[in-house]
Amino acid sequence: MQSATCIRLDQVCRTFGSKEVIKEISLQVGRSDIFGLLGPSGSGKTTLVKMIAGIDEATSGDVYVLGERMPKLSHMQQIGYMGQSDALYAELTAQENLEFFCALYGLGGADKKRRMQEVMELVNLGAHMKQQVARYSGGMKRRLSLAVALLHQPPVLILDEPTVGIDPVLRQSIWSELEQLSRSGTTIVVTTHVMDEAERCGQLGMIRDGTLIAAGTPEALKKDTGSATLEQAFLHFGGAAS
Ligand SMILES: Nc1ncnc2c1ncn2[C@@H]1O[C@H](COP(=O)(O)OP(=O)(O)OP(=O)(O)O)[C@@H](O)[C@H]1O
Repeated sequence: MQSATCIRLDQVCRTFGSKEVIKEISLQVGRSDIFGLLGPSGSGKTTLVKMIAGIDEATSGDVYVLGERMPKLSHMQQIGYMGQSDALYAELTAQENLEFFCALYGLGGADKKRRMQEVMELVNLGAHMKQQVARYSGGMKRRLSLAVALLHQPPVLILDEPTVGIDPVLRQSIWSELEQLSRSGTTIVVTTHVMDEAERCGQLGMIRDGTLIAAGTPEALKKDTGSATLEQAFLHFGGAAS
């Protein structure tokens, strides 16, 4: 049985000045799916996920998340977003950053403390709660950003290259957690360049020059093109090496 739709894009276009960056993309993401967006640098992945997260608006076409047309301010509570640049307060400690986002999401009391500890353990930063973020390494900041996105347990998670700068061991444990979240009902959209991460997605959309060149399960995309790897399948559909 096909899962209910969580995210729907109908002929979405985004232009910057005269430059058409997203060209009539239509796609659907089922509830509790992990949907990966795969494409080379500059192909439009970030632009697309920002519109899904409601941070940017389509020039034309429609984006729906859980039945609501985006962007919609009151719907932001439903979405956890982790962008490529870390939206953290460097002068504050990790704990103070998390407390700020808890306040934003209306998390309080015992729940708040437990959840803050949980997400920090998850990204392996449990011992660095009281450290100032300015003293964090790049990879630690990425991990803290991921912790922030997970904090309020949103039904929809949008992650823009969440594992860049994160070591392979932690990358595996983050992916295991994403799979666990998906099993418990969270819908996840994740952008990646990394083929082994793309393999772990339930559904994949391949993007090149702002166009969705193929979509389907990793297995179907390989099978349909007679490819042994997703990289070969991507090239078959007309993608540049990612
Ligand atoms: N605010 C903007 N103004 C003008 N052009 C933009 C803007 N944002 C993105 N672009 C352009 O849109 C295109 C797609 O960019 P985008 O960041 O979405 O690609 P991407 O696939 O996420 O790349 P990467 O994998 O390197 O993050 C690029 O050519 C970029 O220069």
